[in-house]
Amino acid sequence: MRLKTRFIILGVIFSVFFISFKMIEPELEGSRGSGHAPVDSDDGSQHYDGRSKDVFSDEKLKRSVERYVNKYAVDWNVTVAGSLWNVPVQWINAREIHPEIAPEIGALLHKLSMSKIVRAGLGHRGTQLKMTLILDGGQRAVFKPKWYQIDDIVKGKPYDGPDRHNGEIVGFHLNRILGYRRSPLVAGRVVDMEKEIKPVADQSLLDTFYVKDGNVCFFGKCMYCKGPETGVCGEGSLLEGAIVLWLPEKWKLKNWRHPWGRTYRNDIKALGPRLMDIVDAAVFDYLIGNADRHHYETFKDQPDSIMVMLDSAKSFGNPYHDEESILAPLYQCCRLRKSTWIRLDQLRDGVLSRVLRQVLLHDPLSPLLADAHYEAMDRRLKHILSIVEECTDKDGELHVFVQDKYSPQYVDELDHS
Ligand SMILES: Nc1ncnc2c1ncn2[C@@H]1O[C@H](COP(=O)(O)OP(=O)(O)OP(=O)(O)O)[C@@H](O)[C@H]1O
Ligand SMILES: [Mn+2]
Repeated sequence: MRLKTRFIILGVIFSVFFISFKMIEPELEGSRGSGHAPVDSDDGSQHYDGRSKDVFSDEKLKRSVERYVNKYAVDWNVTVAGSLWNVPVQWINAREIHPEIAPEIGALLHKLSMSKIVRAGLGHRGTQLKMTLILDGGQRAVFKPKWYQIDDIVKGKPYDGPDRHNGEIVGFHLNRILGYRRSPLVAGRVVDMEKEIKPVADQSLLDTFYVKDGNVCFFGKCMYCKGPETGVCGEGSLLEGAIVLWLPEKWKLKNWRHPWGRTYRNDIKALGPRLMDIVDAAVFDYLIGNADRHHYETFKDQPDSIMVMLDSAKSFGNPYHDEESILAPLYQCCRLRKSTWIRLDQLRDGVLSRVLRQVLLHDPLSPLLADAHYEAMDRRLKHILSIVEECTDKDGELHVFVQDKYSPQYVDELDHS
């Protein structure tokens, strides 16, 4: 009898093991099989497990890059009917300078880079050498000349050295990609100083032209413009630079001298959108390495005006230095527009550099940035995200993310995830 009991117990134990094994077997197979097969989840995205992590990130990266490039790469060869120079006048409002996407952006960039120059004069205000150009049809523009090669490294303080013309161009496109639309249109352009400038130059500008080592040079008039020792030279007669569309004349600017920190920190409501605009700008400036926003401008008599993001030229000086102080408005306030956060989050893990590379390909002066600068931007973005995450850990998402009526509107669902 005792032997029989033992057999029964052994049988029960065996059955329990056998049944259990049968129950988990399909699951083991399932997980083995899903190693390469995507599984659709609720949100429509596909997930891959453990081993195939690379497949997951590659696919996701590719899709994000494609979506952004499709949206923000401009077609420089599009033909648009009507008078193009009038278009930006129709576009502008207190909260944006141009729309998110429009065929006229490509057409206008093309026109900026090609239009006949009918008059050239000294630069308007500021410390940096530039020219004021009037283009065929009466459109005003600013020309900021090239001083550096794209892989030159500017040592010293982040605002040292003359302008980086490429920074002005990249800044315009990055501003769009971040969803801000707060910078005037900028294109790269090569000007022939003998043929395009001298014949139409004001005498005051003409007086500052000289020749050095067989190259045509000028020193203009500005705070740091002293004479030939501070001039800029072309290669022969050809000078590259950034050409910036002048804002519509009716939209006057108001200059603010006080830094944000001392004046505005404790009074968010009374300021309307200003504080969040300043945080947006800090994010933008940190990415491009622009530590030179010592003053800023808004539209005069527009209470809800954007902070106009003019002058991104003191950027991309040193790709191996990340200037933490630029981010002070972000890490001291721990507040950021939700819309900006969503953008930044979608551009993480290398999406930003890949999108920018492709968007910038269309510019006549491409390539506009050395590889180290693209790497710097991805690294800086990661740092921004980590600061925001520290903030949400500390204060909670409800406090950190701001959804105000001044946040930009988008034409598609790219930003509603
Ligand atoms: N595209 C534009 N449309 C309208 N106004 C402009 C434009 N670009 C520049 N300005 C005006 O000219 C001023 C000087 O321009 P900018 O800041 O580019 O020059 P800068 O020499 O780099 O000046 P700073 O040394 O102060 O940085 C601006 O503050 C603005 O008032
Ligand atoms: Mn400047």
